[in-house]
Amino acid sequence: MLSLQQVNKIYADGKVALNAVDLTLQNGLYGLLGPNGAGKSSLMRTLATIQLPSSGKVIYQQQDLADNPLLLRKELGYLPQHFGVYNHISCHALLEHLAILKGLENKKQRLQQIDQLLELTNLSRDAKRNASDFSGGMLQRFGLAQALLGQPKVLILDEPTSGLDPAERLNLHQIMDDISQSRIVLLSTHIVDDIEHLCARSAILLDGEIKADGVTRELFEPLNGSIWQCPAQSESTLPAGAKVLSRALRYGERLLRVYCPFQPVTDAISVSASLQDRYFCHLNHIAVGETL
Ligand SMILES: Nc1ncnc2c1ncn2[C@@H]1O[C@H](COP(=O)(O)OP(=O)(O)OP(=O)(O)O)[C@@H](O)[C@H]1O
Repeated sequence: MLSLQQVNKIYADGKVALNAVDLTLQNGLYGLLGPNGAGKSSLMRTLATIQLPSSGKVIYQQQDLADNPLLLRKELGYLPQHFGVYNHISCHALLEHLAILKGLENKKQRLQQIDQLLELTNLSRDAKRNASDFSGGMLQRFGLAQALLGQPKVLILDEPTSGLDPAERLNLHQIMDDISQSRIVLLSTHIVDDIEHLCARSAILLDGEIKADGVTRELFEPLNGSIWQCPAQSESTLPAGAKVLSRALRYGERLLRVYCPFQPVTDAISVSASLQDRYFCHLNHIAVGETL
């Protein structure tokens, strides 16, 4: 079990990036959802012991990592949001170099593990190509492969799907699902779809604070019966109790997604609540269950 307890992170310029964060992670895929600047990378770097919290504790296997960061580091795989690869070195050679840095000393086992990871990430056929020539999707799969060297028990993946096309995103989803069975995997994203596809449990982070945390389905189920789809023209006639969560286009038609405990206008259609609705409630400062 890996947990953050009342963690604050205040940078040297006074920016409060994390505010009294409590979060507990167990085996399986856990999603961390938040907009740009919410504090996702700050939380992940703190969990990965790359930076110290300003106050509060990071606990792994009942031990405070401030006293013993190696306890986690030797069992950790980390995919940072931005990572670079050397020029003029093949994908295979680079993985081997990183494996040696990670302490995989036995050559036979090292090569065996690299072959398995190349297979898992669909990179076997490209192993001899320079990683610096890879497409964005291939680079992210390479990033996953390097994070998995040494068979870590904890994986921290900072926005692994950002910038990927839909096919590559689904490809990566499949791989992340495969690798999450017997380890803790924390995945950060601002893409609600990633969480809905992959994560049985998740948290919403906004302005450095955890706004919601738990079983993903249970985060949005309380909204069922209060989410409506309305034509955009009805916006000016919405009653005071209704709050617009989002304005979107669907096949060229302008639509509103509205939070309201009762039917707000006669042509409003009741729709099933989703994680995105819960996320938008927080972005619009609507307290879930609030009587408007
Ligand atoms: N080293 C730093 N010094 C000062 N401020 C920082 C530093 N790192 C991050 N911040 C600030 O802390 C806040 C949270 O940043 P962070 O990168 O953790 O958010 P994020 O959710 O990962 O954002 P994004 O999705 O855009 O990557 C931002 O306002 C950011 O500008």
